[in-house]
Amino acid sequence: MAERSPTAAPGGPFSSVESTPGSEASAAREASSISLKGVRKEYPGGVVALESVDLDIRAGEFFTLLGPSGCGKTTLLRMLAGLDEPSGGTLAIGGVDVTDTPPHKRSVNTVFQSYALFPHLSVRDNIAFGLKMRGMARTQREQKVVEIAEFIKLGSLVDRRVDQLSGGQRQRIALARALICEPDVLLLDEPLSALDAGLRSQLQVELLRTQKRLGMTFVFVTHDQEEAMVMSDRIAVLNDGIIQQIGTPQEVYERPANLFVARFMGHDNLFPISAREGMTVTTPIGALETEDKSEGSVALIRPETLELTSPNAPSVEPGKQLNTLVCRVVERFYRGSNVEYRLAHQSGDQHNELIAEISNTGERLFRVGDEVKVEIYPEDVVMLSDDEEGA
Ligand SMILES: Nc1ncnc2c1ncn2[C@@H]1O[C@H](COP(=O)(O)OP(=O)(O)OP(=O)(O)O)[C@@H](O)[C@H]1O
Repeated sequence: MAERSPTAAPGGPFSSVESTPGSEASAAREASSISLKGVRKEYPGGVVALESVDLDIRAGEFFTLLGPSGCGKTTLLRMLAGLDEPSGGTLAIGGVDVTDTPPHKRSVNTVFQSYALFPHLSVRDNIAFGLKMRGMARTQREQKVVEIAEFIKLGSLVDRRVDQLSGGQRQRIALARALICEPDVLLLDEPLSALDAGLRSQLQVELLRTQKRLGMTFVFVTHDQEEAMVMSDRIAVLNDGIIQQIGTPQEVYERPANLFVARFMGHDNLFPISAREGMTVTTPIGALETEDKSEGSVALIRPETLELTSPNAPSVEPGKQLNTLVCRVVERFYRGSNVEYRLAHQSGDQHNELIAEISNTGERLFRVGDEVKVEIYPEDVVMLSDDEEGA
């Protein structure tokens, strides 16, 4: 692993001079790929938090571990930090095996949800803490604090006391403190989950911009699928200590690997398939044409792909064979840029619900009680397996 010197001259990644490809900073970042092979964690008492995890995270990637509470996200992060030992398997950073390397010898830093700032120290001293531990001289530490304060736009916050800061400000200080040591890898354990929605989305943007400017590898933990999609280059979805899918946000959302991933990504239009003949599948909302040749026991229809019109309106694409249903609007949720409709569909004595998300183009909205025609393109009927990895 490339240990970067804490006494590096000014002009590092936080100075106002942008690093250029091929520079020392970008070369050092190449040391930040992560590789896990067969990593397993069993806690005393027999709880298996991770089953044989294989994972390759690329240098400079914003990589997110996503999954419900207890799925093993924090355990995985703690093992990358060296705070927990794997019960089996190997872990490499920058191509170097660090399975047995203690935390302080790994070029890794962690930002926790709880900020973990020292209340008795000033903001400046909190930020410079890691540099002091490494023995950097005071004048150099102060120079670094000035650089990072400018980089993360902390302004006058550095002159405050920690107990005078809001939650969002504390989180930015915690980020500054983790970044100042210029680790190859930054681990972030639900760092934004204590913040209110507005501040959270503002810090999401800041965090992402910081990561892209530094080219550092970020491994981010969240249980919020929207946050994962906004932030990540790639996402690993975990359940019960097993990776269910690794992919870009678009892949994981549009082509979930199985029913668990689809539900976790927020999908509701999921219909069991009772029979298939050629490209026609039988579901509780009727026979649907699909263009998906893959095997599957469940049909997924993303809510934004539904086309809604009045029952007598012409097809949205005359000449193309679309799946057509007649439904009734049972609920409407106005969200400004889009509108969500909950639709009831009756087929014999089968009653089903569909959700449609329609972008708000300023046209007349349907009302609760209206009958609507729903058209679905065959390419938007996606086949899913209901088998979970490891189940
Ligand atoms: N020190 C420990 N001893 C025993 N079991 C543990 C320990 N730490 C975690 N576990 C168990 O391991 C599993 C994974 O926990 P982990 O904290 O990694 O999950 P998580 O996905 O980060 O959850 P959350 O989102 O709630 O933080 C859980 O079943 C948990 O109860």
